[in-house]
Amino acid sequence: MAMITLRQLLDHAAEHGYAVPAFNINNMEQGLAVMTAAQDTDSPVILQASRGARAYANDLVLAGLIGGFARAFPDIPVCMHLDHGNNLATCATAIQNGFTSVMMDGSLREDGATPADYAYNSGITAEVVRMAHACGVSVEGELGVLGSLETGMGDQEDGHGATEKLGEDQLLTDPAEAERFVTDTGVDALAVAMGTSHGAYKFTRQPDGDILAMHVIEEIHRRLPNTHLVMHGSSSVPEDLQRIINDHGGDIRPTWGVPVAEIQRGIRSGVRKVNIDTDNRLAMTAAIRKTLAEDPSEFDPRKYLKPAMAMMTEVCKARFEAFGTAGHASGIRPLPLAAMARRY
Ligand SMILES: O=C(CO)COP(=O)(O)O
Ligand SMILES: O=C[C@H](O)COP(=O)(O)O
Ligand SMILES: [Zn+2]
Ligand SMILES: [Zn+2]
Repeated sequence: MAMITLRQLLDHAAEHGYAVPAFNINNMEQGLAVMTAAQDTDSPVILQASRGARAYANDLVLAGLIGGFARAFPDIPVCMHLDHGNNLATCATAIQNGFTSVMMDGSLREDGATPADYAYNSGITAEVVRMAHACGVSVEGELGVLGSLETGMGDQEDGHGATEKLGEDQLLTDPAEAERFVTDTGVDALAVAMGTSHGAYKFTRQPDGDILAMHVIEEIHRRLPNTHLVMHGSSSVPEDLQRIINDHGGDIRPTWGVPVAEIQRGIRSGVRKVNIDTDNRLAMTAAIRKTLAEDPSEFDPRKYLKPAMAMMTEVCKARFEAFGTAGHASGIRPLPLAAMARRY
């Protein structure tokens, strides 16, 4: 068993100058694809489940899967993280089900759609930090609202995100406020907003500094050199995957994601956790479409899920290599939650 907390993992990443991709999973195949990539590259992993994933897979089944991964891959430290928790109960039940890390996303109100004010966000996040740290579990908070600097709109693609038009003051995390937020809440990692959004449709062109504001991260890192920063909406939306999907009956409109080089720039400025879901969704869909198109008589799910896992594993391996995660699993000795509870 090698479950690890987010805090211990990101402390290690900071010490050695790398970042850890946090991959969303909803089922066994996505989990196995990540674990295989981690094994092949000697990388520690962050598996994260959204509220939607927990409802889809069933909390108990998910907990069983994670336990299975940890036993089947005993050399890989696994951090099990709640993505975008919306209230205290969501975070508490994740902890009950064996998560070693939770995100309390107080940038939005409990409905996951209405932008919240500073007092609400810092209040609820501090409350979750007190509860989670007592259990040894780590906490990620978020300041600033994810959304597009091109349109001012939050992302609703996955049913979570601001629904009203946002101003630049909301779409870009204020570095001075970030400093205050970390002091007020005691979070272990801070997600910041700088123009990324969830899903495949992030940018209508190759992003430059006007629509992907990496300088905001650099300024926050200058003020908070010891805080682990998190980039959400960080899929790169690879053109080759878009093409495979579209060549086999799919319909992905022209779109751009976050270039890996921009993420690497972030990693030089304190980014330690990089959230990726869409790229893996695209990889699995591309492989499934291609397999079924090439042999329409096929109906054994294993025949298309195996190539789907393989294509997802390739994406994960590429990110482990690009973010410098590769080679670090064997250098980490995960601490038990009780030891972490004393350390926060
Ligand atoms: O931020 C994410 C999950 O919290 C996922 O982002 P993508 O949609 O860019 O993969
Ligand atoms: O929140 C972002 C992730 O892409 C998870 O999406 P989801 O809520 O559809 O599971
Ligand atoms: Zn989301
Ligand atoms: Zn996110």
